[in-house]
Amino acid sequence: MTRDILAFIGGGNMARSLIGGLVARGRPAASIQVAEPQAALREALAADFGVGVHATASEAARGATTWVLSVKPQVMRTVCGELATLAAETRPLVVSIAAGVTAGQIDQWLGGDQAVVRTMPNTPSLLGAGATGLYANPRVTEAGRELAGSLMSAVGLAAWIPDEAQMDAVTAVSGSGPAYVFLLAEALQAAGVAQGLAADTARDLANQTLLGAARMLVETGDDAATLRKRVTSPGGTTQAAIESFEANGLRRLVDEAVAAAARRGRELSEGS
Ligand SMILES: NC(=O)C1=CN([C@@H]2O[C@H](COP(=O)(O)OP(=O)(O)OC[C@H]3O[C@@H](n4cnc5c(N)ncnc54)[C@H](OP(=O)(O)O)[C@@H]3O)[C@@H](O)[C@H]2O)C=CC1
Ligand SMILES: O=C(O)[C@@H]1CCC=N1
Repeated sequence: MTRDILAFIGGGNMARSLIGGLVARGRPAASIQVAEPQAALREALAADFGVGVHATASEAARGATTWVLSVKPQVMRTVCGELATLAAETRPLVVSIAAGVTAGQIDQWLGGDQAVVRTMPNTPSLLGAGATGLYANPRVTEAGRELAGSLMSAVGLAAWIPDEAQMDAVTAVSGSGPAYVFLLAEALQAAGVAQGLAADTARDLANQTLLGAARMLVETGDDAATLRKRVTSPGGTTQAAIESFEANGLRRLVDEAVAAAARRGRELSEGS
């Protein structure tokens, strides 16, 4: 087995974000192999990042010490079945990024006694601004934890989650979370246009506002409520908007949306 070869099984949206983030931060492209059945996606990964690409999982996994299982939850069982013989022979560190699928299910589908790290990254990993939760099963050694942790911390924040049951909450907050922010961006842009701004002006102002606010959240050390209050002049424009958000149940909407995502994560595990 060649040391330090990383195999991505599935070369879709999330794998692309991780691969792009890793290569941009100095991981040699030659140390990454990807299995992706769609020729167009496969060729784009090779062209954009210089990684090795294969049509089948076993071709990419052969010779790799770490496997990143990055297929949809619904096909994970089949893909693990294809890899079980190789897993028994080579005992790789198995890193799953799938929503809902448990470390125990992956271990079982790969034939048992496998070191499995269940993770939940997000697409800002592409820019080194990802947020990943990680849970390790008892077969993962300290070296395995370090390896998985360093893989994810190379592309952003990595947080170990002690109780696997909390991984559905991680998925619902940070795995899916970028989509909530993009939805807010869409709504803010549309609202700016409705108030008479040109579309590109509304887009630029909304996007830069989200960037600036996000940077304040992580760089000032002040909490979100404090930062919000500093924008909200008594009797001013922000107060009018915040009161409208509160009266229309924004907090309840967010709570229900995150609960729906967590519930879907649990269903994905039960349906596998
Ligand atoms: N997108 C996101 O923001 C995040 C996704 N995830 C998780 O990442 C995983 C992938 O999601 P995402 O990237 O969005 O999905 P995609 O559908 O974009 O990517 C999955 C890819 O795997 C391919 N594939 C299917 N079967 C195999 C196989 N046997 N061997 C190799 N590749 C195969 C699919 O091809 P085909 O389409 O032809 O089936 C597809 O191109 C999911 O489990 C998801 O829960 C986790 C965090 C965030
Ligand atoms: O939507 C999904 O199921 C995946 C998991 C988290 C983000 N995307």
